[in-house]
Amino acid sequence: MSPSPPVVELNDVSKSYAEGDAVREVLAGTSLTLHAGEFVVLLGRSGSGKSTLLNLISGIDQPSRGTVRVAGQELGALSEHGRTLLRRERIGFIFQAFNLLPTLTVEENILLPLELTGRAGPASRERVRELLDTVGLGNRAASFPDRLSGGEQQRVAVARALAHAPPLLLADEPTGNLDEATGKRVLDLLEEFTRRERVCALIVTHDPGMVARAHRVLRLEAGRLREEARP
Ligand SMILES: Nc1ncnc2c1ncn2[C@@H]1O[C@H](COP(=O)(O)OP(=O)(O)OP(=O)(O)O)[C@@H](O)[C@H]1O
Repeated sequence: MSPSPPVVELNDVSKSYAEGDAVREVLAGTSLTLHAGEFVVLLGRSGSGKSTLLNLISGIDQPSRGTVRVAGQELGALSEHGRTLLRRERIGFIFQAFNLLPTLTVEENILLPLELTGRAGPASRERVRELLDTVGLGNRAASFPDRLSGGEQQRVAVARALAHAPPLLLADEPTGNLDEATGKRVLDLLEEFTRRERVCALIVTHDPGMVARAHRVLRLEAGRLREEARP
């Protein structure tokens, strides 16, 4: 059996934006390989290109140069529709602002990625129930998101991001809106899922707890991505 490809491969990726007559290079020749089961933190000042990098990996945005592969698929070789499908099937997202759908119950929110990938059915409902128990919200399946606290909503968002068992999780400041204790609980869950399901997690954060527990710490600075040495 051939080994599975890296979950993410960036090869000499640059990204520039036109700024009037000038061109602003946000990423300059970035290469990166991420593997299954890695818990990776991405640091960088405001405007350093963190969201740009996540958008290139999820295929929402295209590089000016270089190639991006996710689960062995080169994104530039896919149509827009192909990239949308790959995003739906292979990537889970968590945002700072939770982004749950307010008109769906907690259970329906988590079921959504499974429905979108054509996997609704009894096994999916079982998976949703299991996920709800793991995030400690087994008794809130029928609640609407606005009845939950911020921490509870983010736990639902963690379950939703991982419902369809994607190999890659992208998270943008997932604990940014939470107090320290609640943020730690969300971090515990993220870590548990990453380990249990061998998900590769790439997390933009300033949370020192997350940095301390990461397997790898990447920093974006002046268009360059560098890996920080771990103690
Ligand atoms: N669509 C766009 N058109 C022009 N410039 C853009 C576009 N998207 C991002 N930029 C610029 O690229 C740079 C990097 O932005 P990006 O949002 O990736 O930074 P960030 O590190 O995520 O910042 P923050 O932490 O504040 O969210 C910024 O200078 C921004 O103005």
